[in-house]
Amino acid sequence: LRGGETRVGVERMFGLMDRFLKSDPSSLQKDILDHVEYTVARSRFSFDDFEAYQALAHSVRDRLIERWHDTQLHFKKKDPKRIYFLSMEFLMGRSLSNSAINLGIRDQYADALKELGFEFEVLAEQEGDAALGNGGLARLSACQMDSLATMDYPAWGYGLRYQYGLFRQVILDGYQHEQPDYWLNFGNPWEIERVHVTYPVKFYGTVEDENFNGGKRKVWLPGETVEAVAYDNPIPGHGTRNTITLRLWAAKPSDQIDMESYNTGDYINAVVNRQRAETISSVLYPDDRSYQGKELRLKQQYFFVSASLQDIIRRFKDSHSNFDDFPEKVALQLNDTHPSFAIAEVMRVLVDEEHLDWNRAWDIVCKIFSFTTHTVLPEGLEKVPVDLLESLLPRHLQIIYDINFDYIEELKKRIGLDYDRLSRMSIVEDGAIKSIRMANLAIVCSHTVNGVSRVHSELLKTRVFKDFYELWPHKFDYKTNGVTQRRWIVVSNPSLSALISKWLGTEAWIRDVDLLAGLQEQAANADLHEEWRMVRKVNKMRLAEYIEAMSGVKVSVSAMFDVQIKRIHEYKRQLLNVLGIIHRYDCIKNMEKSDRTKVVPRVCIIGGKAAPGYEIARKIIKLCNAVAEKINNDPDVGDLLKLVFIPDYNVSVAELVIPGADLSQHISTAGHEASGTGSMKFLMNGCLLLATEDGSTVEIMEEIGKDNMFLFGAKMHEVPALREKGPTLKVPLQFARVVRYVM
Ligand SMILES: Nc1ccc(-c2nnc([C@@H]3O[C@H](CO)[C@@H](O)[C@H](O)[C@H]3O)[nH]2)cc1
Repeated sequence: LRGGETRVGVERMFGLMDRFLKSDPSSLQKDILDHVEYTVARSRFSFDDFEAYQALAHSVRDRLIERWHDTQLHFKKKDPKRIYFLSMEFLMGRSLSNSAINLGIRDQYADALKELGFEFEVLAEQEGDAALGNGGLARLSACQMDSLATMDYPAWGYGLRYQYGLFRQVILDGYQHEQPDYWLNFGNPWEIERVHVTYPVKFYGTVEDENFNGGKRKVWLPGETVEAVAYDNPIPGHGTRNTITLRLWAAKPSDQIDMESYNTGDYINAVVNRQRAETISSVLYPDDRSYQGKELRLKQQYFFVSASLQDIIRRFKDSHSNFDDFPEKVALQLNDTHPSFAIAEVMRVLVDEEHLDWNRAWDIVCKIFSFTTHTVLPEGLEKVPVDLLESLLPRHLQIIYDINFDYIEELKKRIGLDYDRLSRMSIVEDGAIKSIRMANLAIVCSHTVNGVSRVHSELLKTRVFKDFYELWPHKFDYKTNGVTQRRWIVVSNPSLSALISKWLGTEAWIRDVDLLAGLQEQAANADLHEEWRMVRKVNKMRLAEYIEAMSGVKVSVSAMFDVQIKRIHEYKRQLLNVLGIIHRYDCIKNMEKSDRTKVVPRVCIIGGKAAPGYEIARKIIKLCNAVAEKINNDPDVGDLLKLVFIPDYNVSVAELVIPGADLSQHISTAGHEASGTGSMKFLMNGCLLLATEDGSTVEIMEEIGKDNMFLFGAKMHEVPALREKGPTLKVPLQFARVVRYVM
């Protein structure tokens, strides 16, 4: 059931408030100044930009809270089927502009601030990024929350409130250095701590048999309890009052005092043990490929799953006396395998705590779970060592074994005693390290499995999950990644946003991105071209200023800005881009001066973080910076070619770079990018794409036409043979010389 009535149901109640605030800037000013005085506790006659930002943020948050309560009240009454999006990572970025725009009151606040002597955009830059994620998977989660809210879904997001998000990247002498992300040091006005929404999460311990109803049942005697505390982030939709919740869990020591330590006078140990609890939600794992089979990572996964499910089941039980309607009221979306313990946890709660019989619990589980996979390579699939699980979650391991036993028995009936295939499809992997295949668990227990592009979906069916597809073809589908135009045009490129609304004659595209196609009717309009060029120039000037501020390199805005910003990976081929830049440099150096007038001046911009343990990726960053040093200081080349490595790439840096890009590179080795979302952000900002036919680029190519993008490189089916043949390309001497120099 959609929340469409949200708009109608409460408009009357709070329409008055909105109208009052919108119509009367002085009321906003008063609201802001009250927050300066009573929230920020500064003199309303003397406060700086950051204090003004804090006051503004709290004022906007008040508006959010009004709608948020309406929404929760509305859905409590309607009791619709709720979609719960479980993700270990949310890359939210800044909230101020996004919230004010989605609330429809950004301009009113800007006017109110102007009279107080402040610029909205200046205050917006006072906010630090919420970087609780690594890259595409995490930013997809954030975009999905914006879209779920805007499309009036009764949805919830559940995740972890890491004390430290993705590390800050500092470049020293061309090398990446990581610093902790102290994102909470100056407070976070966008979250509400729910001190009364807490749940105990248990670990370790043993499982005993207990007599029950004339039979036996398993009882888990946990060894350690940690408290999960909810921090709620209101997520406003655009053009609707629907405001949903991103609930992030923080780990706190449980109230159970470690009496043993106190009794032995070991007070320090008691305190230290309490701090051990907080470690669970302290830091985001900075790897966006390798699965960290570390105990702490597993504790993080189970911690957020257990707290989320206790919350979800509590909410369900508030209005339902039994679990008959559970599948009709609850949908759980697994964002990759990271939340897959939810499957065993639901079984444990239903069987061990709610005393449903196994088959009934199993039937419920298979109806409520859906699984999104973001992985293209079998070796990238998450496996959990059994010995680790046996220690940390002994009861869950038993449940997974039981699930696997029933599943394999059923499978034998379907495919016979094909032991190779049975072994491949088992949830339990026997071998040097006995492990649980989390993707197999997710597929067996989910009623839908989706890839994140059509190409990715084909890889899943023919390679990654071939055995499962042949068994359950009906489960497999794909939902090609999308990005929200609220963030990636309206927030990040306001001048383009205004131009689109003017030439489309409506702002409806902000809720319905397909309406952008209407611009095609004006494609030949010279006036539109002129305005478009002006918008691009303004954005390039803003980017050029940032580049100079961050790197000291002066770049000409009349040069072509050629951008590659994404996590550093061998498969994303930043190295190929750099080698191309070296070649371009070499050609310029060796050409006649008279020929140089034909060279299109180009500023190459590369940005992205390398996982701390990914040595090659770190070297690629060093290479970028070394080549930049060489090129940018060669007067012979001048403005014909520049290379800039932008440090500490994050959502806010992307919001600045993307609108100023003329060309962007998405050149992954075909068959390696499950989808890719950067291309879409650049494209909707009018940037040309240089791309290989990989991931979502294939669908983009079909949508905009091959002639409107620069395609190159081996196709997916050609890559294995090329790999087999090995490097036939003789690296020209000048490459070796320069590369050796710069490394
Ligand atoms: N810890 C961890 C963290 C992250 C991942 C991970 N796996 N895939 C992805 C990216 O998801 C994006 C959103 O679907 C895709 O566009 C992109 O092609 C893909 O590479 N992220 C894996 C492990």
